[in-house]
Amino acid sequence: MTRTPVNVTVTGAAGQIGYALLFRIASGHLLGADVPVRLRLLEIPQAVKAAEGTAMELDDCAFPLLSGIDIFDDAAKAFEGTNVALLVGARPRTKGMERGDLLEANGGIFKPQGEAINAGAADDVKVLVVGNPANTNALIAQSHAPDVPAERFTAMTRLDHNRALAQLSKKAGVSVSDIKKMTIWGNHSATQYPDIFHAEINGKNAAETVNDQNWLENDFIPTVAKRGAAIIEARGASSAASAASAAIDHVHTWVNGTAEGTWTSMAVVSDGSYGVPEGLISSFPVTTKDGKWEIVQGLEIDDFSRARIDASVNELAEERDAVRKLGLI
Ligand SMILES: NC(=O)C1=CN([C@@H]2O[C@H](COP(=O)(O)OP(=O)(O)OC[C@H]3O[C@@H](n4cnc5c(N)ncnc54)[C@H](O)[C@@H]3O)[C@@H](O)[C@H]2O)C=CC1
Ligand SMILES: O=C([O-])CC(=O)C(=O)O
Repeated sequence: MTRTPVNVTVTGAAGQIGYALLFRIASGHLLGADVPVRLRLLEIPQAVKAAEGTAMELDDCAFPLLSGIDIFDDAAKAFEGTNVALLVGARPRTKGMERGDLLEANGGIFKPQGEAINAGAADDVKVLVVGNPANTNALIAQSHAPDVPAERFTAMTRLDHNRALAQLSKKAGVSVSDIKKMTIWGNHSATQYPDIFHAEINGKNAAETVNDQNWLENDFIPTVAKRGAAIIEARGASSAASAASAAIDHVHTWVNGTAEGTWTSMAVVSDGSYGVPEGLISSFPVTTKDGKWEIVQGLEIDDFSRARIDASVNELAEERDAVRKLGLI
């Protein structure tokens, strides 16, 4: 193997998403079957031992593409030279915690991580924030990395995108690969808007093909938007393998490009497209090529979609105002 390994930093490596994610990164699913990787795991001191256990298991898989694993409890070291940073570790909401407390606790994680990325990451670094509230955590990290282009900070709505594909494929009785141009707009939260008005099923408009407004409003949209809570209710723990799989998809698509004639959903920094205030990290339809993303332009947005996009974007603006008030951005 002659290629230089790509440095991939994963935070929250000992958590449940970390456990589902690391083995797929090491086996070549993140970047490609010919790209060697070097893992840099970041955990809090109390969880370093568990991360060491996972690293032992990674060794035991004898993955040909895995050229090394380093474990850190210091963000500055974990992000040194990193090319791909997966920010998974976050402070979960616990009983009695207000939204402001949650944002503040996460600010304490994502501010220093943004600073560490700014100080030490490789010039081509790409960042995916998975830890919730993902869009606003990404905004916090990005605002503390002034030397890194803002477009390198993204947040994950690919799980929502994949959930929408799965629900639509069941309704229409088609395979997920028959569906193109699905879009998630806004925040990774219950206000998100999964939009099938521009989606296509075997080349035909998806909303017209399904032709069921009651299903769209009262089944599809709430099922996708509240799927995270439904998984917690059923499993007793939040989505882990599906979240890890979506993180793999997000980075793989960003690096390797979207297929001709379709797009994906990523939460990226807004340039004002579709009336989303500049600077918010909001989910859009995007195409990717040569490691860069672009927001799909020119889609017609009717009143039904406009109201739903605005509601989710307003929530993002409120989160931004709250973290600004706390001095986190
Ligand atoms: N964007 C999305 O679609 C999804 C996001 N999530 C979010 O992903 C996050 C992780 O989920 P799980 O792995 O299930 O949680 P988990 O609680 O199993 O693991 C989180 C890990 O992060 C670590 N951690 C905490 N603070 C850290 C820090 N400052 N630096 C490094 N590591 C730190 C913890 O020690 C723990 O091992 C949660 O915030 C969850 O809500 C989960 C599913 C989907
Ligand atoms: O709600 C959670 O903590 C997990 C999550 O983001 C999801 O499954 O979409």
